[in-house]
Amino acid sequence: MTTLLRRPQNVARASRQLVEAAALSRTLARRPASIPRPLYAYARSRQYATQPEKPDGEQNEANSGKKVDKAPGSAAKGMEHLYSQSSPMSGNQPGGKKPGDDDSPLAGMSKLSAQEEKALEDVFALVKKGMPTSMADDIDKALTRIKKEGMPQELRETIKECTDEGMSPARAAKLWRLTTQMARHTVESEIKEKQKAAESEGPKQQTSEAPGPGSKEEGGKKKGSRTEEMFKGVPEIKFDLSNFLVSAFVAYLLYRLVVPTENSREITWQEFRNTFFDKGLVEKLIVVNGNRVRVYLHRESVAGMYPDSPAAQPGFYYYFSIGSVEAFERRVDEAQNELDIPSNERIPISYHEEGSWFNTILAFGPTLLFIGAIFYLSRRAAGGAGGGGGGGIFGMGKSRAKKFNHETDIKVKFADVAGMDEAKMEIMEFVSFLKEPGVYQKLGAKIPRGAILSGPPGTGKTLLAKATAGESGVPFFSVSGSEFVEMFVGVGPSRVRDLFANARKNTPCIIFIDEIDAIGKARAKQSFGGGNDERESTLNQILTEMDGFNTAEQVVVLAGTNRADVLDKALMRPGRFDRHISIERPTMEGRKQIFAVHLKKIVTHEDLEYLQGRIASLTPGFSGADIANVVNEAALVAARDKADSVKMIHFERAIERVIGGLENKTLVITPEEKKTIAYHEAGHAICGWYFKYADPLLKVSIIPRGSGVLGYAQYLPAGGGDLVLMNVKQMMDRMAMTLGGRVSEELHFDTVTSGASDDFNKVTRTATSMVTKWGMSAKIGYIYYPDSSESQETQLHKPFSESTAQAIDAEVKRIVDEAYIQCKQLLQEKNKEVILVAEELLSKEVLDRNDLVRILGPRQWEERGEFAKYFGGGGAAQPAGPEVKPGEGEGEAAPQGGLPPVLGGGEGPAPAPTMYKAWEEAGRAWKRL
Ligand SMILES: Nc1ncnc2c1ncn2[C@@H]1O[C@H](COP(=O)(O)OP(=O)(O)OP(=O)(O)O)[C@@H](O)[C@H]1O
Repeated sequence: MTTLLRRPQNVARASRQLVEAAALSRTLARRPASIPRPLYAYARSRQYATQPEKPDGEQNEANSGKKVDKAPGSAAKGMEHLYSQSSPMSGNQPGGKKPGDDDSPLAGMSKLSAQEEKALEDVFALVKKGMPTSMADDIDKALTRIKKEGMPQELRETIKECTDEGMSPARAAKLWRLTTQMARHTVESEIKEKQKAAESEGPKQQTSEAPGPGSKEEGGKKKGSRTEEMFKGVPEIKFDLSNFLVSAFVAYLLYRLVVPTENSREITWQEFRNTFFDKGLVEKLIVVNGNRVRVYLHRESVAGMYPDSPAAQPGFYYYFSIGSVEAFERRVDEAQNELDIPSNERIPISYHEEGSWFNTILAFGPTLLFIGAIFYLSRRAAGGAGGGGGGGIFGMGKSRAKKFNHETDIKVKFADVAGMDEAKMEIMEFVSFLKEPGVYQKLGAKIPRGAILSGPPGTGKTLLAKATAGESGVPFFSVSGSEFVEMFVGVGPSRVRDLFANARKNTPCIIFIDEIDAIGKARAKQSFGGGNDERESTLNQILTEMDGFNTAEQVVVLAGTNRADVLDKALMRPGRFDRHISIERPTMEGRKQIFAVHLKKIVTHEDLEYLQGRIASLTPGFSGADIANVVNEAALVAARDKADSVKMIHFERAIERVIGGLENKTLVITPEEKKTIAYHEAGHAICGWYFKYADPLLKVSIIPRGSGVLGYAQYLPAGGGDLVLMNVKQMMDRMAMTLGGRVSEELHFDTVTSGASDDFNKVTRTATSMVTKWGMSAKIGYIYYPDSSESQETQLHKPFSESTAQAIDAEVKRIVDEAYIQCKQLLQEKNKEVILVAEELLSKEVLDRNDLVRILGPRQWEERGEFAKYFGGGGAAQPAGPEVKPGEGEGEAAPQGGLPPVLGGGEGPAPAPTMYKAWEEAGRAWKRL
């Protein structure tokens, strides 16, 4: 014992075993008495021995302490009880005497001497230190029992060996094994006693509690009716095997995820040795792949000793890694020699070669994946072909058109499409054809196959197409031209085929192809490198499909585009898209109507008639989409102001925001820059105020907005309405007004800035158009020279000679110079007014028309049309009329040589309508610095 005490490691280990044994005793005590666990434990322990049981006599001999352990078939010293059914502490003693019968020691046991008792007490006292009292009690009980029943011969011998020869690891292990066993047996016998007592009391209770047959039946009936009641109203559950299997699999996966079961755990050699091997718990060892050893334990023995251990679960095993099989075998041999295990009872070791499942799956994975992919693709391809759509691999060839059901999805009616009355009239015909085909067919009329709706973005082409579907009450297939184009060859035509096949199945119906220019562009005469082949074959397919329609088939194809000019001629020929409906930006009246449609959706208490007129005149050039955006933006502005309805001011702010962008509050502008901006904008404002044909000014601001807009002046088109034609005087006044910013800078500062480049761009484009397109230069004459954007030929070759180019340049410069002189004269003359407006702008940042009337007095020229109606005339009484004589009006520079004397204003040949469009491009109502 003293040796043991001097070895702290051993003591710690021994005490742990004792603690575990003591803890076990408590756990066992809590178990139901009906499970005689130790009995099982011994039964399993028997399997450890590879030898048949010995007769009692021999057993006794072994237990008597004689040195017979080396004989084959006999148990190793100290391990006898593990290899035989009899345990030193079990009640199954050869003597047949039960423990506790009297004070005399049991067979194989002998009373302790005083010295031995002292030694044992020392060990037990040492173990009890630091233990909870309850556990310490169990240890005490074991000691008392040992004192009472005696000590097994084996234990005595071991203690003697320890005192005589000193402590060795094998002896220490044997010693604590024996002591823990004793502790365990003490508890076991207690359990047995309690079990017996419970059994003798049990039957009595059962008889008193058992109900009679009658009562049982009644109970059964009651139970039955209650169950029926419980299940009343519960829907009948149908058993579906496939569902059940899938659910079971998913449930199992979830279960494994939440409660991961562990069926193995790694341990070290030391743990293996101390915890299992030395205690005789090892059943067999399996060396797997020469590098890992699986340790299989006697499950019941483990359950008895470590009930909470996972090793007590069926199928559980420990494992440890080994460097080499030879070294492992040597260590096991040494360990077994130390424990004196005879060679024929040694732990069986077997050898297995195993391939891991994971490796197997990994090896076959790619092949399986490949086979699976081929199988899947062939199924898909077969499915596509079977479906008649020819979807092909991944359903690529399937059309992406969205089908809208006229009953549920399309709520748009012609009433929701404001303005564009002519377009609506045109398209009505399609509606009546779809609704009443008989009317046309009986007269032998062929209905147009389709119509192309062309116009700038947001003008309501899609809306009109939807309204057509909504009115005619037929399904509507909507697809974008770009959705036909894929990187794979053949997908486009295949999608076209699929779309038309679907449409034919759903006749009568409408197909709407938005942005048809994505596929319908004119086919190149000579294709460089064949890059457009796919697009062209898609177009060809559309042409074929549209041709292929039976005249009686009620499929109408509508297409939308912003670029009708680039479409292939074959698309536009009769029999295909035979109607061409052009939808332009709405006019003043159209804008009013569109505002009326969208104003219905928001809350406003303004006079609607006045509101619509005013905001419509504030938004020249706006498309339907812009108008919808303004109305929505106004509601957002009002919400931000926490207003209870949307007011005029909110609409004005919304319009400013849509046109100019967000106010840029973070942009840092120096006072000098601000002054320059103010004088620049004041220059524009003064020109707009004093030139007769310039656009009347509405607002001027020097608050930076959006990206790069430092200030702006807002005008409305002169005449108040929608400009259709412009004459030379209007153009000259506009150009002079556009140059007003730079001229004002020149007049009031030492130097000029880069801010006027956008003004120069507009002026130059207008002047160039006057010379090359509108026949407004006497030198160049009435000739039209297309620019490079108009035709491909002019991209490579100029349509005029070098000398004509020089003449054009000179004429453009002359016209711009004239506008400059006109502007400079006015601003020099109105220098005082420029300063007044600029200073007011610097202090207020924004000036509106009323401010200008206050500073400059009423405008000399009468405002006409919508402007006068909604913004107040503010002008001197001046007879209104389209006819304007050259040289009229203050501030107007007399046309100098080269300009035709009279153009526009009702006299002379009217410039082509393209003029207005070009002007819209060149001179928007918004001037940017
Ligand atoms: N005439 C109109 N009446 C009422 N709302 C309109 C009108 N025109 C356009 N809008 C509004 O503008 C929105 C956009 O219109 P739509 O999508 O029809 O334009 P689009 O001409 O097809 O444009 P894109 O050429 O860019 O495809 C519509 O949803 C609608 O709110």
